[in-house]
Formats: sequence, structure tokens, C-alpha cells
Amino acid sequence: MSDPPDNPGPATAADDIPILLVNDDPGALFALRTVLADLGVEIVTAASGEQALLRLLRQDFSLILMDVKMTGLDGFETARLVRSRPRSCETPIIFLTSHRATDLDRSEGCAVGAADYLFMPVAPEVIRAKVLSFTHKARSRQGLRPRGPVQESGGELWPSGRDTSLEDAFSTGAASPTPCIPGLDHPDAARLVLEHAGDYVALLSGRGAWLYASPSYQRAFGADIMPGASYFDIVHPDDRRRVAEALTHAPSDDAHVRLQYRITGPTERYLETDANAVRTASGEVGQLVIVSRDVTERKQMEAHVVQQSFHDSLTGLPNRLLLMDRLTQATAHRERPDTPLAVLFMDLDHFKEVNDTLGHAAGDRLLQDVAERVSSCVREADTVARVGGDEFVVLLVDLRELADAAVVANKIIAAVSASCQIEGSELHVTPSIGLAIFPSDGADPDTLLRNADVAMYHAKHDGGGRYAFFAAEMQEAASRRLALGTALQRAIRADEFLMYYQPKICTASGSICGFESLIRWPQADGSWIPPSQFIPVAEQTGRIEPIGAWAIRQVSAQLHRWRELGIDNIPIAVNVSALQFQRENVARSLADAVEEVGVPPSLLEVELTESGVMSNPSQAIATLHEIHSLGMTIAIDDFGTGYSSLAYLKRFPIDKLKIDASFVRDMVTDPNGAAIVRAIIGLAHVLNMTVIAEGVETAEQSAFLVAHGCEELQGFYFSDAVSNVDALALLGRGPYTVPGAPPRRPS
Ligand SMILES: Nc1nc2c(ncn2[C@@H]2O[C@@H]3COP(=O)(O)O[C@H]4[C@@H](O)[C@H](n5cnc6c(=O)[nH]c(N)nc65)O[C@@H]4COP(=O)(O)O[C@H]3[C@H]2O)c(=O)[nH]1
Repeated sequence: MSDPPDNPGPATAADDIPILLVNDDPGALFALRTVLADLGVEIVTAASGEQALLRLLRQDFSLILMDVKMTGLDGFETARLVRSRPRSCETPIIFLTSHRATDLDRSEGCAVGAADYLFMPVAPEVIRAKVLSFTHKARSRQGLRPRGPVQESGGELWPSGRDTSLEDAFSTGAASPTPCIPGLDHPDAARLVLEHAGDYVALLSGRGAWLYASPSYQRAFGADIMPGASYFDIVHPDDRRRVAEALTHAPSDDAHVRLQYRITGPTERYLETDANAVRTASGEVGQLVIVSRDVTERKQMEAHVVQQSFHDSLTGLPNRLLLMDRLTQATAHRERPDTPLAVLFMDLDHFKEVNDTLGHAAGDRLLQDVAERVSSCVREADTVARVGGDEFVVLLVDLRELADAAVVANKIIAAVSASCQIEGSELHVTPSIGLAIFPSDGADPDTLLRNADVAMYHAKHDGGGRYAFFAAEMQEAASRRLALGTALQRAIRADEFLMYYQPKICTASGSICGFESLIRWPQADGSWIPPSQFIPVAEQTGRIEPIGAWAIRQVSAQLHRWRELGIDNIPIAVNVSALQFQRENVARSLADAVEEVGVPPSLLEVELTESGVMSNPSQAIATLHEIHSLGMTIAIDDFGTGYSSLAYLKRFPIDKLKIDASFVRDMVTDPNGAAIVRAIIGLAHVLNMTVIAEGVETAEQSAFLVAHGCEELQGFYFSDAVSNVDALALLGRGPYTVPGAPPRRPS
């Protein structure tokens, strides 16, 4: 390689087109020159943008490596002038800049036609590779370009409109080029370049022994780097073979092989390495140039992002996304199709009550606890995922036989049902589990999950704390529920419901002391869909609100019509579902409905189920007081079927307890049933409440209830629920004879 003369003569042969290094920092120019010294490329230097343009007037270059920030003409401005000149408009320019370069710098560089950007500090190998790549390209283009000396002047050098004052400025004041000191072996040069390289740079023998390590490598791995020692000693044992194999395939051209691996040490750290091989004449790897950087933080960040995207943040379990992926893998690549694969869909019974009574923090703690318990019941290869609030899915992949799925389900039920201490409270929760088996219950992940969910619904419906295998009939039932939900939507829009009224009989007088409104849904074929079927579906599908609002309006309108007929002392009870009751504005909507038709609120009785009120007693107490303060009567329906807290019962403004029909049915035959009924009546009276019994079908039942002090009776023995017209007729008839009640004197 020869230094360029200050006053170069005719352009060099195209085979040997020099490159131009432009930098106003002599130290940087020196370092660059040194790095590129042994590439066999002629190097010309310029200490400013102006000097670079001057050089371009005299000769062509295969590549310009130019600093962006220079005093005088900066890199971008110089590039613009280079580009505006037809002779050099295609000369590739690589900008060298610091890591602090802003995106604005980058876009400006692109605008002026930067071929590449190198951010300092940069590994010498990278610069060398780039330079080689561009000079190769220039060589291959050489035949296409007109050769010959560069003309010093004339319109073809710069197009018209150029800044001639600039041209004049650098063509006269030509600063002398930086003196050139050749040789990579210059100790200062090597130190200057390599000490400032941010990456770790090393030269290894073909067998991986250290030949050279940059100071940065030495700082990081100190004692491990010894002459003759193997580079692979710093590579994690599990990654050594892979790294060694990859390095034997390292390319020797301007490409490189990139690999990531762990390094030895007390903590897990990762290197990312670009490797080039220097091959012998026979093609063997003679030496390896490796440029590495520590990417541990990046890997940790990536791992964190993956963890976040595929795992549930509360329990750390796989989320639905990861579950679906595992399920897809498991069903698509079944290695042993003869071994069953089971999907367990699990939901906690009454989880909402834990959340409502103990708060969300306790609920979260419980979910974490459940996650651990379920995970402890399955094998490593199985997957436990959390797919919703209190919903978990277990994918069992390694079952010997189908019955094992039931064994695991039982194990999970036992583990989850064991009591646990959460924030000072002892909790008992039970799970309901549905099982679906691949492929008989579903050949794809979606169907399997859906059917396991359907089976879970059945397990819950049967009382919870149990499992159920999916059966085709369940799907039919689920489809029926779905169809019912859709039909309900249509019925709401088409106003297809009717309100019926069942009388309540006063045991003392035998007269009707009120009605319970009961919704009816007539069908085109003359049949009815009972509310016990469609009200739960309406609750599950979010359609209970419009139905509940309709019922309240209907009852208010009925009360209004009767008042117009002079009947103003017969209250009507309306059923308010648990979901409706939990809405913030339930008292307001009740008040609005009666106000709208001018009916006194005292004529409206509100029937709430025991479980609806007790699921969140602290919230219920406020709502109950609100309703009560409006002047409405409050009755607790189905009393005895749920779990009432006596402490709350005392504090609730409840007027009436309604004994559930199941107790009424059993009480005359079952001593326990009788005891329960007596206890409810006694409790109500102690708490100053009235008692009503529903489902009274026989004279015997009536007599028992009357004998124990029950004030009101309701049931088929007296009357079924009837239309509003028939209800009016019932009001017109005389009092009922109430079995067990003392005979009345004729009035
Ligand atoms: N075996 C027997 N049954 C008797 C007897 N007397 C009355 N019944 C039935 O027992 C149920 C009593 O209503 P509920 O406990 O409030 O239970 C109601 C109530 O929870 C709900 N429901 C009915 N109408 C409405 C409504 O408008 N809104 C809401 N949210 N729920 C309603 O649907 C449930 C069932 O209502 P229905 O099918 O009308 O069934 C009614 C009624 O027809 C009897 O002597 N023997």
C-alpha cells in the first residue's frame, strides 16, 4: 500500500480505486488508517470536508468513510456536494458517528445518500468487513465506468447552480493531508483502536485457542484468558459443542456467523458473537476473528416479555395463549395416539363470595394458593393454566389410561378442598371440574376446551366439589341453553312475557293478603317455558336486567289498575334476582317504577333470595336499608336453602321470611323437616318478622303451619298463579278455608 501523493496524478487503475477517509480528528484518522492498513486497499485521507472535495476533484474513490461532525463543512454538507457532482454521485459514503447520534442525524444521512452508518466505537472487524465489501463492489462495477483522469474543472464535474465559492475555498487553501503511519502492528494504533472498541474482540486459532484478546475481553474474563487456553473454557459446558460446530462453519468473506451462548460463571450471562474465519489455502479454519457483546440484559428483557405474554401475572401459570399453544402441539403431534390426553376445566365454587366478603386481595391470595395446589397434583409434562378469574385448565398429556384422568381430578378436588388460611381467615373452597378427552370429545383445542367447560358446568350444577366427564347429552343441553338465550333476546324485544299472580292467604282471616308476581313465557305451541328454566339462563347471559325491569314496571302498572278499581290494600311481591339486587341502582329503579304510576311504595313487596342477599352482606345491608326507607316491604325467599348469618339477619331491615317449598313438602313426613320449619318460624318471630310458607299443597301442610304460628300461606292448595283478570276474580271471592285455622264466625 502506498500513501497518496499530496498532488495526485491521473486516477489509479480501476482495479485499485482508493478509499477516502474524512475526519477532522487526527487521532481517529490515524486509528482508522491503522485498522484498514492490511486490506490491500489504497487509502487517502482528508482532514476536513473541504479537503475531501479537493481530493475528489483529482481522483475517484471506491468508498468514502466520513465523520459526521466536523468543523467547517460537516459530513452531511460534504456528502451533499459529493452527490451533486455526476462523477462522484454514486460513490458510496459510510458515515462514522458516535452512539449519541440522534434519529434526526440518521434520517439526514439517508437523505444525502448514506450507504451505511457506523456508530463509534465499532469493532475493527466490522469496519474492515464493510470496506472490503464496498471495494469489492466497486471492482465489479469498474468495467462499466469511464476511466481516465478526473478533470479539475468544467461543468461536468458539478452541475450548474453549485456553490462555486466553496469550491474555490478548498481548491486554494488545500490543507495538507494527515500524515499516514502504516501497520496494524503499531502498538499505539492497536491499543487506540481496540481499547475503544465497546465489543469484545478476539483472535483465536482454528482450534479455538486464544491468540489475542482485546482489553475489554480481558477486563471481562481476566484469569480465564491465558495464552494457549481454549476459548471454549469461558463457554457454558452445555453450549460448547454447539458453539464449536458453528465456528467451524464461520464464513471467511464479508459475511459472518452470529450465535448466542451462555458463558461460565456463578450467574447466567449471555454473549452474542459474530465470527469470521480466516481460512488456509486448503479451506481449513486457520484463525477465527470473533467480536462479542454481553447481551444478558437484552435476553433477560426478552425472557421477561415472553413471560408476560404467555403467563398469568397473578399466579405465574401459563395463560390461555400458552395453553392453546401447548394444546395445539399436544393434539397435532400425538406421538402415541393410543395414550389418552385429557383436558380438565376447573372453576372454584362460590369464589365470588370470597372476593365479596374478604376483598380482592384475599381472593388473589386464594387463587395463588389454588394454583400451587393444582400444580402439585400433576406431572412436569402436564400444563396447569389460569384462563380466567377463577378458571383453571389442566392439560394431562401422559395418561396410562382414561381412568387416570379421574384419579387426577379427585386428587385436585382433595387438594383444593383442604382448608387454607388466607389473611387470618380459614377458607374452604371446592372446585368443580369438567373433563374432555382427546379425540373422542373433541379433535381440536377449541372443541376440547368448550366441552370440558360444558362438563364443568354440569359438575357445578350437580352441587360442585365434584368432577364430570363430558357426555354428548351435555352438549345438547348446552346448545339448548344457547338457543334459549337467543330466544330470550327475541322475546324481550317482542314483549312476549306475561305476568301471573299467585295469591297469599292470611291464616287468621283466610283472605288474600297479597300476591306474588310470577313471570310466564308462552310459546307458539301453547306450552310455557317455566321461569326456573329461563331465569338462570337470563342471569348467565346478561339478560336478567331488561326482564327484571319489565317485571317491576308490570307489577307497578297492575297495582295502579287495581287502585283505579278501588283495590288499594293488596300488595304485590316482585322477585328481584341476585344479579339485579347487586346493581347499584336497584332501589332507585324500584322507586321510579311506583312513582311513575303514582302507587304508594308500601304496596310493593320485594322478594330477594337468601343466597342473593347473603353473597355480599355488607353491600346488601345498605341496599336493603335504601329499599326499606322507600316504604317497601322486604321478604327473604327460599329461606333455609342458603347460609344466613344470624348476625346479619338481625341487622337487615327484613319484614318477612318465606319458608322454602322443599321444607314444606317434607315437614309432615320428616321430623327433621318439621324441626326446621318450627325453627324458622321461631326465628322469624324472635326477629319480629312475619312468616310465609310457599308450596303449600295439602290441608295437612296448612294445618301444621297454622299450628306453629305461620301467618301467611301460598301454594296450589289455595291457587296456582293466575292471569291478572283471574287474580281480580279471586279478590272478589270470599275468604279461603284454611285447614288448621280456627273456624271463623260468619260475618
Ligand atoms: N310445586 C309447587 N310449586 C308451587 C306451588 N305454589 C307455587 N309454586 C311455584 O313455586 C314457585 C315460587 O316462586 P319462587 O320461589 O319465587 O321461584 C321463582 C322465582 O325465583 C323465579 N321467578 C318467577 N318469576 C320471576 C320474575 O318475575 N323475576 C325473577 N327475577 N324471578 C322470577 O322463578 C321461580 C319459579 O317460578 P315458577 O315456575 O312460577 O314457580 C313458582 C310457583 O309457580 C305449589 O304448591 N307447589
